[in-house]
Amino acid sequence: MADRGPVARAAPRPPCGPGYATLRDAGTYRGLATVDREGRGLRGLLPPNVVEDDVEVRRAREALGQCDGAFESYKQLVALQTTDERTFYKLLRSDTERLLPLLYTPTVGEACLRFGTLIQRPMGVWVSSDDAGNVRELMRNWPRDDVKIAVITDGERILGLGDQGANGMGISAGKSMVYAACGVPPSALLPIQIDTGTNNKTLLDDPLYIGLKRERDRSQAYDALLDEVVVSIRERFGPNTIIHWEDFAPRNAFRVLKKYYSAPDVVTYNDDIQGTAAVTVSGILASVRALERGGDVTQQRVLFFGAGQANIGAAELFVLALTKRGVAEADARKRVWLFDSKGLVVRSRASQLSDDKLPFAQDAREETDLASAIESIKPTVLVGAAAVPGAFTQKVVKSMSKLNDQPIIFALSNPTSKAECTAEQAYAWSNGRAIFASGTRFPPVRFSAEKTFAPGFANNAFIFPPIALATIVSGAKQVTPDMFLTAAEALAESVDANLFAVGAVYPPVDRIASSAVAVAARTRQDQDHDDRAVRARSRALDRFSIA
Ligand SMILES: O=C([O-])CC(=O)C(=O)O
Ligand SMILES: [Mg+2]
Repeated sequence: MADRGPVARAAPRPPCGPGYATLRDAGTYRGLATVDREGRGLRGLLPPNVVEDDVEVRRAREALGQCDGAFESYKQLVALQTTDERTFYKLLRSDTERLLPLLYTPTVGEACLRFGTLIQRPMGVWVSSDDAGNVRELMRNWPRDDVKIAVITDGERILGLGDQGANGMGISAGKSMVYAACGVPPSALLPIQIDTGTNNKTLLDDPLYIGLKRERDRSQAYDALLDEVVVSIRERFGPNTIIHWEDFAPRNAFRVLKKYYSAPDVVTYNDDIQGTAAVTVSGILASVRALERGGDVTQQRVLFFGAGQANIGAAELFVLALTKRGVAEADARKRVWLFDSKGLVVRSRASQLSDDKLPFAQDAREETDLASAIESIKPTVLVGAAAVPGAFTQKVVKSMSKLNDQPIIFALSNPTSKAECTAEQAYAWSNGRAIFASGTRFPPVRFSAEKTFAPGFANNAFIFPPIALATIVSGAKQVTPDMFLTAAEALAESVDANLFAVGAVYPPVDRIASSAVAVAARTRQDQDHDDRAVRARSRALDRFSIA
């Protein structure tokens, strides 16, 4: 018989080496920056060049540059996050201004709308109604032990886009990325999506929908599931783990916040009620400082268009800001007006008003037209958070401009498609006099040959990261309204004349991380009066510095 040579003789097949699995783990993968390949069984699994981390970041930046449009960029970035976490976060921290709008508002809104075609590797934990009784086990499945912040949504009010069901994971993941951009270690973050169904008919009919195909559970079982989630998080990651509630519908948002805020030792806040409130109040404080003729915070009259969680939170926090400045609470409340879907919130409507609106019901006649309400109230500040695009019409902006040299106008609804007016409209209709900011950033507006505006980013992204840092470092057991007010004041004071000159009342986005650390330091000092405790814990702040 003919000799069949070496191929036939190499009969016993050696087992596969151990290295491959480590390359599939986003937490350990280092791309071409991987060293010690020999010892780890990685030879041949990567191209031969060994490069510095920076080269990997450059490679990722190039790849991003090849994407066509924001949504493609989002997909590319999430793919990077789920394959090579280190490069992803280095890129995010080095290029925050460019990446934030791709990973966060406005693009994250589109991502949530199209999540069915998107989901790749785990971005967090999904807890569905069908998991009731077993949530502890789900938490055990999360691979990291050092979680400090759980970002939880039930997907019922995603930005201004309404019920997105289980697709809301995009927002929990996006908020987590903002924390990480501000220096929180990625392993300290756990995005959670609670899925008790959706009332979004389009999703229910979509064969690619990723969540439970049933109507939202409005029974006690919903509350019980939330309880189980909170208990399981605290058990698995420790009782100080921050519970961050995000994008719940108002019917649950206020209730859930109140319930856990008053539970002993649960460290919790609602970003839409308290974070947006603080960023709004900060914007008002900074705008008053920016007024060319000078201004007094206690003399402002604020009209909130929309009486959902953001504006009610802001109204309450503004009242607190005024009382801190010596105004009696009853007088402070008279300076704050709400306008909801039925018009001005006034006493004659009291029997139909929710508990959250009632304290703001004014002694005035009913009014259903926004421009007419402005004529009668004469506000100095107009804040929109109603997700009614175009609600700030030319007439509205002109009315504000007739009453004020520099009307303060914030269009907070997200994403850009939901803003009450655009930056360009605010400047055009006020003849360049408005102090304007928006929840999703608008690009700079060239108003005239001499004047280009770069309006501010009135987004809670300037608040929740420092609040979390301050809470962790001070070991606070409760995140109080005072902490949010301190954060708002510190943020407002950080805005300087150079920014005012271009119409900005917030720091630029490329300063979001340094701003978070500075605001956290102020908030922490105010919070913790025990010096020894501060010193003992302040070393922990180092852990949150940017790598
Ligand atoms: O996510 C954002 O950009 C701000 C926010 O919380 C919201 O609009 O619900
Ligand atoms: Mg939100």
